[in-house]
Amino acid sequence: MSESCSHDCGSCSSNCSERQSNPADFLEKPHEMSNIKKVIGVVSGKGGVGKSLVTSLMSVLMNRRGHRTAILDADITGPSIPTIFGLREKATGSDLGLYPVRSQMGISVMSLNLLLENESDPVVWRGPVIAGTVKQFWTDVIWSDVDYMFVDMPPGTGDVPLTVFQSIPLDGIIVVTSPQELVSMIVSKAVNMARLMNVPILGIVENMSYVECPDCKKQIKVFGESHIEQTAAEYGLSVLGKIPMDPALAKVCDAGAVELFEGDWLDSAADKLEELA
Ligand SMILES: Nc1ncnc2c1ncn2[C@@H]1O[C@H](COP(=O)(O)OP(=O)(O)OP(=O)(O)O)[C@@H](O)[C@H]1O
Repeated sequence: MSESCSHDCGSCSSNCSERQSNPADFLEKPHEMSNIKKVIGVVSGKGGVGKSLVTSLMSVLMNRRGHRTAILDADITGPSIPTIFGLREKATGSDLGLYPVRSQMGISVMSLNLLLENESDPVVWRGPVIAGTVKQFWTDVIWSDVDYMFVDMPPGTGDVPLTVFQSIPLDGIIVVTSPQELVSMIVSKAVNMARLMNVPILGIVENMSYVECPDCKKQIKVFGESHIEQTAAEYGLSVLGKIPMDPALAKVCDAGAVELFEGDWLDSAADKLEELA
């Protein structure tokens, strides 16, 4: 046991004798007025590979298929979901709890940026405070009637993602990689973490996979040949989709209009999620 032990194993990654062994011991109950059917975590090995983009595209796709969809933005220090959806109003609350903000299509979103008075204020909080905020997004927000909730996970495998894994009952995770990453290492870390937490990996999405020539439609592999298929096969996982580097995609994200995106890159990922139900 560490000298600075707070006896809160849920916010600590140390593997000491005090640790409770069953991951289910740390699971938090959602708000009593919440009704959430499936919870999908979207993870990446590091920041900037497109985790928030994949979270957003998946929620839009599932919403287009008629499912009630929500996003819990657990990326507390880099909460980009409200910007991608063009959300300007702040979240509100009552004695009962907090209410998510609805996007134009009706996707429910909770993110720290929907609570901060000034979005550009930096979040200079320590790990346990950040992790506590994510827990509150699960326990204190009234998520009424959600078929699929997507959790934009904090990047990496540190204290905060660990707490999220332990406190929110995930039905599966999607791993987002990009071709320039050390894919095999990232995937093996994600696989080990998911196994430790008893959460199935639904598959891998490769972002920024290629650039499509606007004239001849040839796919140009900017970062060289991808090894995603071999890596996925090595771990018995499936590749759920490959997203190109697409200026139109960047444009709709920057304009807060991700709900207007066009592309079928993640259709098989959406099929897989429907199979879960
Ligand atoms: N395939 C793509 N084509 C064009 N732009 C992209 C693509 N993927 C991501 N981007 C852009 O790259 C930026 C980073 O993407 P995103 O916020 O999804 O990454 P992230 O992994 O969630 O990062 P962080 O962990 O730092 O929040 C965004 O501005 C997004 O619009």
